[in-house]
Amino acid sequence: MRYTTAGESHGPKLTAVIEGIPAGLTLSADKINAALARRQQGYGRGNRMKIEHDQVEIVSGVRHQITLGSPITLQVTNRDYAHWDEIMSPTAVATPENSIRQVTKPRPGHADLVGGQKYQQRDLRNVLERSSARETTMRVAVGSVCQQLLAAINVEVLGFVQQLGGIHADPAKLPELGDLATLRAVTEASDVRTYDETAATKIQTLIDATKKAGDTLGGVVEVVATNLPAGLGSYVSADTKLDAKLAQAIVSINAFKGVEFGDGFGLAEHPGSEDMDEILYTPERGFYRGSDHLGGFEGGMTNGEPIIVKGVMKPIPTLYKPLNSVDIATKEAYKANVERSDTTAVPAAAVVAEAMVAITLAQAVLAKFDADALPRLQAQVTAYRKELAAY
Ligand SMILES: Cc1cc2nc3c(=O)[nH]c(=O)nc-3n(C[C@H](O)[C@H](O)[C@H](O)COP(=O)(O)O)c2cc1C
Ligand SMILES: C=C(O[C@@H]1CC(C(=O)O)=C[C@@H](OP(=O)(O)O)[C@H]1O)C(=O)O
Repeated sequence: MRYTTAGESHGPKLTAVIEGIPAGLTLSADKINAALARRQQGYGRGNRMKIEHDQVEIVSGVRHQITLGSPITLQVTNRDYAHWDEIMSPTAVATPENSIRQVTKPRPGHADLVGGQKYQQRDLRNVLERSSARETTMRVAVGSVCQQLLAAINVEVLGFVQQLGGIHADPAKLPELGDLATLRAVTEASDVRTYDETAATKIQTLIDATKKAGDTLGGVVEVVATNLPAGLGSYVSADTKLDAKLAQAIVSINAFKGVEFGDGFGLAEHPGSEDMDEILYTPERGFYRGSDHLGGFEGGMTNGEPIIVKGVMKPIPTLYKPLNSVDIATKEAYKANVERSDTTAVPAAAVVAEAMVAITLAQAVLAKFDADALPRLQAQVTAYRKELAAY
C-alpha cells in the first residue's frame, strides 16, 4: 500500500490518493471526520483552527461505502482559501495585485530559507505553503482508512500526549495497555486531560503564560498499538526492519525531532537485567513477555506485545516574541513578526502520530498477507495467529 498527499496550506483543497487498500472494507466517512476533528482540537492552537471545519470527501475507490481495491481519493476543502483565492489561485495569471503578501523574511526553524535556496524561489510563500503542517490533515485521513483496515483484524492504534513543555502526565494513571476499551476512552481527546487532570491543569496554566510571553511549547506524544501478530517486519536487512520504518514515519511529522520505543533513551540508565522482556509461556497464551520495556520490537519485528512509540515535538518555531533573521531581498537583519500561529500543537500532533503509526502498520500487514480482498486477508491473519499460538 502506498499513498501520496497534495495541497497547499491556503490553496483550494487538500488531497490524498491511497493505492493498495483491499476490496471489501467498509469505509466510514464519519470515522475519518471524527479523526479530522480530533486533530483540530487541543488547547493552545491559533485562530486558523476556528476557520477550518475539516470534512472528508471520498471521490474514488469506494462504492456504497465499500472499498473496490482501486485507488481511493480523499479530499478536504480549505475554508481559509476564500480569504486567499487571488493570492493562491492555481489558474490566475500573476499580477501586481494578486502577488501581494510576498514573503522575503524567512522564519527560523521553518523550511523557508533552505526551501527558497533549493527551489530557486524569491517569494518564500512558494515554500511555506507546502511545508506547513496543514498537510498533516491528509495523513490523518489516510491514517483513519488504515485504522479501519487494522480494526478488521482487531488491531487498535491510539495516540495521546505524554508531556507538554516540562510537565509530564503520570503514566501510572493510564490503564493497562491490554484494556483497549478503557484506554480508548481515556485517550479519546488525545490530551492528558482525560487521564491526568492534575497535569492537564498545570499544562493549561503553562500554555496561557507561554502565550502571554509570546513564546511556544513542544512536548512528547505516545502511540500504542495492540494485538499485532508477532513477526511483522524482519531482521534480515536494514530496510525490512519495521521499527526503523516507524521511526521514519514519526520523524516525518513536522517539528518532530526524536523517537523512542518502549523505555527508549531511559534504557541507557539500567543494566540489562532490568531492561529485557523475559519470555513466558502458558498453553492458553502461547509465548509472551513479562514486560514491555522494548516497546514490542525484537530484531526489527513485532514480538506480539503492544507497540509503544514516542516522539518529541520541538516548540512551534513561529514566535510572537520576535526572533532574529535576515531579509532575502535586502539582506538586512530584521525581527520576525507573525500574523497568527499556534502556541503549541502537541495534542494535534498526537493524532498525526497515531495516523503515521497506523499507516506504517497497515503497510506491514498488507505486505505480509493477501492485499486483494479483505476476507482473504482476514482468513490469512487468523491462520497465521493460530500457527503462532501452536508454535
Ligand atoms: C499539527 C501541527 C501544527 C503546527 N502548527 C504550527 C504553527 O502554527 N506555526 C508554526 O510556526 N509551526 C507549526 N508547526 C510546526 C511547523 O510545521 C514545522 O516546525 C516546520 O514546518 C519546519 O519543519 P521541521 O520542524 O520538521 O524542521 C506545526 C506542526 C504540527 C505537527
Ligand atoms: C493549518 C494548520 O496548521 C497550521 C500549521 C502551520 C505551520 O507552519 O506548520 C501554521 C499555521 O498556519 P496558518 O498560517 O494558516 O495559521 C497553522 O494553523 C492545520 O493544522 O490544519
